[in-house]
This record gives sequence, structure tokens and C-alpha cells, in this order.
Amino acid sequence: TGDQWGYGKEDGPSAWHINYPVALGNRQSPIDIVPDETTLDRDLGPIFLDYDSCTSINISNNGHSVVVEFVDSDDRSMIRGGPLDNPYRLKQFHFHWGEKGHEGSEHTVAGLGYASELHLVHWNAVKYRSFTDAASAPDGLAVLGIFLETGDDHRWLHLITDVLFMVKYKDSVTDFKGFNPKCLLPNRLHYWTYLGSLTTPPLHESVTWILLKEPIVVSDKQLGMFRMLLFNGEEEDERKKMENNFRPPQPLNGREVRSSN
Ligand SMILES: NS(=O)(=O)c1ccc(S(=O)(=O)c2ccccc2)s1
Ligand SMILES: [Zn+2]
Repeated sequence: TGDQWGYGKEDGPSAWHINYPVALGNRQSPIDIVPDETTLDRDLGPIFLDYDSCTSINISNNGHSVVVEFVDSDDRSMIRGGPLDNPYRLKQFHFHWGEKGHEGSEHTVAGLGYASELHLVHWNAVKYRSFTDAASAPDGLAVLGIFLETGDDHRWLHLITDVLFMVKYKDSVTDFKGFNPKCLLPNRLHYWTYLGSLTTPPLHESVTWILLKEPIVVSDKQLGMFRMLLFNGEEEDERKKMENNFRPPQPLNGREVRSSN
């Protein structure tokens, strides 16, 4: 089946173009954000996150990351404003991270990576009738990216790290209800935005990226819990720690990166 990609030497980002030629496209993600080269756009309004009625369903290990899924059959958890012409529905969030003491974010800022990056994936349910249809449309997805840097314990991240042992193996899933991702936002919602793609196969060029400038702080210990996860399934002999599940920055190809104030 198509899902034979990974982050190793043989199946990693440099090989993805073989099965996913769009990997060599002109609006690929992530990118290096160079703040001095972004365009301050005064017409860019604030983003609004209406997550108060959000309904988380489960948390799972898909062999590439740990994913929390949400009910997206109505407009109960939305992102709107900023660069978006429509409100977009929250579908899932997941993380990317490195190995102990090394970088792990996907986007970089002036060449510097963060320890990890959280992606909240939303889809345009106004224009498209399903997530799948939206996922391959140029204005189908909006991903809110939040950088994680290491420091003190994050007061709410333990709600996630406490259950990671339940999803240690690929294709494991467990109930995860009542989690509101609002608790993972930084204080200020200033952002950069640009048109890009999924950062994993199928690499669809369907994402309006909204990257918050202010990182959240998590502890090394909390981030270390993510590395207890495995890329492989329980039935496999090999035990590969899930870490370094990030794609490196891709060519900007002349794209504009806009900055809210
Ligand atoms: N890292 S990222 O936020 O860019 C990202 C990669 C894959 C997804 S998806 O699982 O939503 C998805 C979306 C469309 C097709 C298949 C999976 S989101
Ligand atoms: Zn991601």
C-alpha cells in the first residue's frame, strides 16, 4: 500500500518524491521563515480560535506521529479570520519532534529550529463536502503551527503525555475525550502566513499555513515522553523510537510570507 514512507535513510524525506512527485512542487512545506524578509500586511486581521465546543474523540499513533482527532461533522471547533476567506473546521492535531537535545520543528526561523512543532489541522467545510476533498484543494486546509521550546513543565501537556503509553505502537488508539487544545496556545496570536503543503506524504499543496510567532514552553522531560512512542507496530520485531519525525525546510520558490502585526 502507499503508506510505505517514513523518516529513515531509505524511506525518508529525500526519497518521498519517488512515490509522491509533488514533493518537488513549487509550494512545498515546511520552509525557513526569515522574519526580515516577510511582508507586514496591515490588512491581515487577527485569527480567532473558537474551540470552546470542541469535541476530542481519541488519541492514536499512526506510525508517523501521535494524533488527537476531533468531531468535525459540524462547526463546533473553528479557526477563522487572518488570511482565511472562510472559517475552517478542526480535524486533528499532532506533533513533530527531534531526538534528545536536538531540534525537531519542521519550520525554522532565520535558520533556527525549535525542539518541536504542534500542528492543528483544519479544513474548509464551506467550500468542500469532505475532509478528503478539501485535503487536495489549493484552499482546502489551514494548519496552525505552534513552536515548542524547552524550559519549565507545560501545565497542561501532561494531559497528553500521561496517556502516550497507551499508544506506544503504530496503529494503536485510545479514547481521549474532553481535551480542548486552547490550553496549548501561547499568550499572543501574532503570526506568519504563507501558502504551502502537507509536510508528509501525500504532500498535497492544499495548506494555508498560519505559524504563531510565540512558542509555548514544555520541559525536556515532557518532550522525552514523546520519544517513548515507536514507529513500528506491536507485532514487528524491530523497536524504532519515534523521533526526528520532521521534514526539513523546502525551497521558497519566490513565495511571499506575510506577517500579522
Ligand atoms: N504535517 S501536516 O500538518 O502538514 C499534515 C500531514 C498530514 C496530515 S493529515 O493527516 O491531516 C492528511 C491530510 C490529507 C491527506 C492525508 C492525511 S496533516
Ligand atoms: Zn504536521
